[in-house]
Amino acid sequence: MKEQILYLECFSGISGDMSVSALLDLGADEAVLRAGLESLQVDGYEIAISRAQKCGIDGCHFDVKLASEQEHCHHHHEHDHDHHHDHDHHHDHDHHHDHDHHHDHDHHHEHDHHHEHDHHHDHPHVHRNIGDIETIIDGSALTAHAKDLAKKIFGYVARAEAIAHGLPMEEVHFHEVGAVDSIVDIVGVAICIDNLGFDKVAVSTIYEGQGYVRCQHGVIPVPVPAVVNIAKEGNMAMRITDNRGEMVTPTGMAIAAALKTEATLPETYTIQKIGIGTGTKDFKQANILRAMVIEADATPEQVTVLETNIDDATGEALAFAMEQLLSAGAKDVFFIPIFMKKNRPATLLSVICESTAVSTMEDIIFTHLPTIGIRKTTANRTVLPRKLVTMDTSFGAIPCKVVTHNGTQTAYPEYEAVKALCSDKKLPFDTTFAKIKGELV
Ligand SMILES: O=C([S-])c1cc(C(=O)S)c[n+]([C@@H]2O[C@H](COP(=O)(O)O)[C@@H](O)[C@H]2O)c1
Ligand code: NI
Repeated sequence: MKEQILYLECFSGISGDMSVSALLDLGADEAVLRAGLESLQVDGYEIAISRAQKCGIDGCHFDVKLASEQEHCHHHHEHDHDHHHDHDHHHDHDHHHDHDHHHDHDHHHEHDHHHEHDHHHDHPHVHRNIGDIETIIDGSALTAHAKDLAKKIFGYVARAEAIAHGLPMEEVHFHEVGAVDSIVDIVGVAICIDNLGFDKVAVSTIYEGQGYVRCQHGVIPVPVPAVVNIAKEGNMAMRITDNRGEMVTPTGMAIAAALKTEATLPETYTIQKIGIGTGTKDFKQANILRAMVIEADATPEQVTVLETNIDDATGEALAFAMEQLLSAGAKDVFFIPIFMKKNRPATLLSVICESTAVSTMEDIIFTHLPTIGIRKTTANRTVLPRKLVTMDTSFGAIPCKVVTHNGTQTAYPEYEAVKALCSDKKLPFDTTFAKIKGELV
């Protein structure tokens, strides 16, 4: 099977809930998601999975409904102190944890809440640091891959918050990001990604709005500090639009940075599946995250070509050098007879290799041949997707190379397999090769 690449198209930003929604729409197993989340043994929330529309576009919507939001009026505090350190609130509740305390937050970053400066502490709110969160994840029934991924995403958030607030990472006590909805979103993404099983992940340029957003510390610029810190660490391409407000949340940017494995999209690809996750905001563009499963078509890639003209090597030395170059990983090695300066018959040696193999190849050439200089060029090449499969033929099982171009597959028997067959059974090579190839069509 061809490599499955997840492509996250973030043209309306990215957030935690949009990400889970898009992956569910792509076919992630809801039962696996629910079971994985339950195994975290974090309570106080319910999941609602529904369909929603943004600018008329239908998508999945994954929502974490907090019990606290249902039970209490949702006051919003704007703290006038650094509450990473300074928890001088009134505590009129049972502590769940040694640094638990009461207060409530605006987890959903709307800007039209009441802002109160005297703390009412409507409900308990657990402040967790990165260690607490890792303990929760490690104690769950998630697969090792899903656990690692969830911790990787949280790591991005923790480092970004630590830089933003000038604190050591362990001292970052997650408020908004440590709240239950963020744990559910981040772990939810990890479970869905693990469930869908991609080979690679490509992320588009991430579109962001501008202006300001209110968090519990005060009013901060968009992109918010945690978002730009993650974008810097993850080398994420961003583009600022004229939309007012936050299109990219720290959770969303951390998901994109942690998942991304590819710097670029394949130049040409076919789309296997599309998943649309809706956000909760309204911009002039549909507030959706589109996730696609794509397969690469022909892959343009770069190789290095090493060349040298040799007029004083023996045939044996040239042959030996070719063997050494091929066994060290050259993609191809070939000789062209040439006439050099002073009318000397000579040999042009060409070696095609990965850029990472250049010094090994040069070393082989300089060691085994009398040449004193090598030309190097970088060449673009287009390679059709191919895979090696063993196919049943009337001559038995034969390893074959299957190449795809414009959706059409062509199979070629492997030379070494046909050579061994013909030597063993005393068969004519040319007709046997053609017969096997004919059977593969
Ligand atoms: O609470 C804190 S410390 C906080 C810091 C920052 C920084 O960028 S620093 C941003 N925010 C805002 O919180 C909400 C929630 O984000 P999620 O990623 O959890 O969805 C969002 O508006 C952030 O900009 C909070
Ligand atoms: Ni607080």
